[in-house]
Amino acid sequence: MKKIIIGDNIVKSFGVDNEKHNVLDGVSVEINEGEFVSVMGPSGSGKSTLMYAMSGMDGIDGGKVSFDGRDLSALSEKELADIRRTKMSFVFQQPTLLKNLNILDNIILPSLRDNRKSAAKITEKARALMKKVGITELEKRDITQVSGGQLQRAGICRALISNPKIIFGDEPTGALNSKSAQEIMDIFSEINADGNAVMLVTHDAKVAARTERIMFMRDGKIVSELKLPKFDGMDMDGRVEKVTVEMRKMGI
Ligand SMILES: Nc1ncnc2c1ncn2[C@@H]1O[C@H](COP(=O)(O)OP(=O)(O)OP(=O)(O)O)[C@@H](O)[C@H]1O
Repeated sequence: MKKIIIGDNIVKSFGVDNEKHNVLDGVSVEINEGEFVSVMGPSGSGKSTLMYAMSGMDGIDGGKVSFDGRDLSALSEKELADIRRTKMSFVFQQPTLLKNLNILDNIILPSLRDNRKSAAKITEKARALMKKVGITELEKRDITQVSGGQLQRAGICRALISNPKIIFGDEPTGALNSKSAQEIMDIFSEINADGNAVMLVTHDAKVAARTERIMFMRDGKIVSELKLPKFDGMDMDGRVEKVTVEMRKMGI
């Protein structure tokens, strides 16, 4: 299976001199193309830091991260920016959309900077994505005139418009009620079924249970891993139970 990301013995520390401590303490992790993974662990265990290290958003202090066969530390800022723009996307707990633009313009804005594509093509793709996630009728709305779940759908459209190989989600359902959260997870499942890898950081067993591999972190290390079959809509309760048992074992 081809790997989209290989993180080898990643070390990341914060602080200065003798106050320094390793937030990532030699983490090795691989993600296959098209895989759907999640990361769980107590607050402060290093989940978000791992995601930012693996995406090259943040530099690392030791080890190596390869993305799509290229060592991220060997790339220039421009090469890194190109990879971030074309091969990976992020979805955050609160989508960072601009207040003075409507939903459609927010979705297409990042791609308009890529002058290899025409504005008409980008708009067409945005409309197809909005249809897919069920927000077609909201394209002219201001971002203050939609619900949190609808806003997150718009954030996902914006993330998908560049057709990335991997989508990183940092608590993408964290601000939503459980019904909206499961609807957003349906969208992530669809994205994954289309062939995109997805890596989510979550505290929610129901979110993690939708993924096929859950990595549990503690004190800057991956201490355990749970594998599940790809989610096919069946046995959600059994999957959540498996995740919950593992969380209990890990003391989460
Ligand atoms: N820029 C930074 N400067 C200093 N310390 C940081 C920085 N970013 C993260 N940390 C520290 O690194 C540790 C891990 O943070 P991280 O955000 O990765 O944890 P997390 O597992 O995602 O937590 P949460 O579940 O609360 O979001 C924490 O102790 C945090 O305070």
